[in-house]
Amino acid sequence: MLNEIRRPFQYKRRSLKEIEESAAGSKKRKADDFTGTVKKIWHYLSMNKLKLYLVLFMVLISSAMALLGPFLVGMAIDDYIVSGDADGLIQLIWLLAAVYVVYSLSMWFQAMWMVRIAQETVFTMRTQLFNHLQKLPIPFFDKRQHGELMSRVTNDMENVSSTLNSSVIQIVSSVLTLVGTVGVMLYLSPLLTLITVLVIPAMVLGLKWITKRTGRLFKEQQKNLGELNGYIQETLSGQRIIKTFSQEERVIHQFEEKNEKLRLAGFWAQTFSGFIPKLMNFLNNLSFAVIALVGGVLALNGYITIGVIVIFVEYSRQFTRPLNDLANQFNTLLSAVAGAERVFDIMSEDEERKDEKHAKTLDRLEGRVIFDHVSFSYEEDEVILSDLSFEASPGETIALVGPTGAGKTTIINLLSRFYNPTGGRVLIDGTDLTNIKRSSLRSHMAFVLQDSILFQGTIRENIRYGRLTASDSEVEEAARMANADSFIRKMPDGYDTVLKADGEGISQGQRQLLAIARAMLADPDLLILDEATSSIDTVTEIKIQEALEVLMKGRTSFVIAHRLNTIQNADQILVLNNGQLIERGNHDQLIERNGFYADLQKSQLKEQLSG
Ligand SMILES: Nc1ncnc2c1ncn2[C@@H]1O[C@H](COP(=O)(O)OP(=O)(O)OP(=O)(O)O)[C@@H](O)[C@H]1O
Repeated sequence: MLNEIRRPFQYKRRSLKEIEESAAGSKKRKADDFTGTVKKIWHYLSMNKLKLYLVLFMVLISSAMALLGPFLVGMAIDDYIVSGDADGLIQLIWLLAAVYVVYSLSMWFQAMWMVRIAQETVFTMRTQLFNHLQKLPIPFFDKRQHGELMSRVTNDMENVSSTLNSSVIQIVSSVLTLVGTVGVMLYLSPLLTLITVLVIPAMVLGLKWITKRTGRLFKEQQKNLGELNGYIQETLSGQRIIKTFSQEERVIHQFEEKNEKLRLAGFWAQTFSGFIPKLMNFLNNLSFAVIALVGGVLALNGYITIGVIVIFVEYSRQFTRPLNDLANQFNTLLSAVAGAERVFDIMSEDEERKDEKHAKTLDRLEGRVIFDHVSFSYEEDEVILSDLSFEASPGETIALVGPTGAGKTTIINLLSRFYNPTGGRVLIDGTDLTNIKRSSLRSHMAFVLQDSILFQGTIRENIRYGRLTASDSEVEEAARMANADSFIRKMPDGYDTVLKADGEGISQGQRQLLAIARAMLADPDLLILDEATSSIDTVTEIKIQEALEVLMKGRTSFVIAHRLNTIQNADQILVLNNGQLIERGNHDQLIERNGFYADLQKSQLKEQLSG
């Protein structure tokens, strides 16, 4: 193992072909329903219809002005320069200046308005997406990787935003410029037009050859960049583990491998895409030469004027730009639509089912919990809980014990109605959970979980999360009861100390105490405790135990217990194995029974003694 880790790192040089094949395999997701997604984007865009029409109008003006400029130059040559009409020429130059001023203004306005439309559109979409995420049921989040969801809310959204900012205008203006240019050229000289457009097939073929490669390579580059970023993030947050297991060298080697992949993909992507302007330049010059030659011959024979040749030369330049832009924008557009589709996918997910019509609000809970022949499975073909029945009287402490995967958390998931049982009923105070409003049910519950989640903000705000209307003195009282007051007061700013989102700066035990204070403030009728597994120093552990005892007093409490010495006073201990309730009773009864629980107890004792 160690040898493998220490093995000198060797770059795996990959050929261009390998990169292309790998990229083809990891094809960036194209939108499955392109038109449907575009329609949805349009729905959002059309909230700003008036501004959008204004933008399109400005694009129309700027495209018309771009066509008019060269046309006026041609006219100046034919009508005034050749005939020596200085006054006319000056007038025309003024006109030309006006054309370019209008052109610049319209460009400026369209860009400004479009940015505003794009930002407002994405703002609305982002708001709706976030609001929708808050209404989605827990199973949705359990099934998905959070990083991937994050990427949809941030990256995909950003992609849509930047495409709306630039591509919409570019695509419309490119099409208009193309159509306008060809129209005017045909009007002036069909033959020269034919010669000018001859360059198109060469351009299309050349671009196709290049973009086929660059498209794949850019995807590969993005993929490698994503992997590299993910790896960096992982290694930064896992520094402690890396150092304790002395894995630094292996991490560096793996990084180098990923970095090399990115370098190679980036190198080829940039090299190929660098061909595009060179090809365009070459074809432009070629077309210039052909127009000059054929135009010259036509002019000598009196078919066209010198001005027309100048117009054609200018137009032929204008002509290739929109083609090039269209080719480029099309790719961006495709990936933005695919991104938007991923966003809309989430938006079309069903929200947590609305409460049944007759569901009621409970003012106060007594705390009698009954699991009545409950069965449950997360996926169709597996059984997690089968025919589980038990009853908890008000104020009782129920400990759930069993090996990992036995179904302890699942029972809590059912009790808090994050999931519904597939068979049987869960009753609270005699009412089936499905007949109680979810918000009402959860407002009577508080959780103190293994991994107490802290939010970025002051300690005071974090405790107040339990009851937002609590006053400062109530917050402090709760902290006192939770044995948290003394450590909080020792922090640099006391209750106003700002905590980072990851809880950096306070210990695992202190986090637990804060979570207990939070629950204390919430003053719930039903309490769920998921006991911390990580080792906490003895002093803090005693503090936690004391605080929990105060918290649990008079409330029905469910404790997921990992260390059995903490649940000896529980009123009932439910021993689960493979989703079955195999033993129940209090500690003394179960020890006397000398069954599964007693064995667990013995093995933990042995562990403690040997540890
Ligand atoms: N969201 C889920 N989707 C599918 N299966 C799940 C899900 N959550 C848990 N399971 C499966 O259900 C079974 C019971 O899991 P549960 O989390 O209830 O066990 P547990 O007793 O709480 O275990 P632990 O002590 O490790 O927390 C396990 O086999 C687990 O793999």
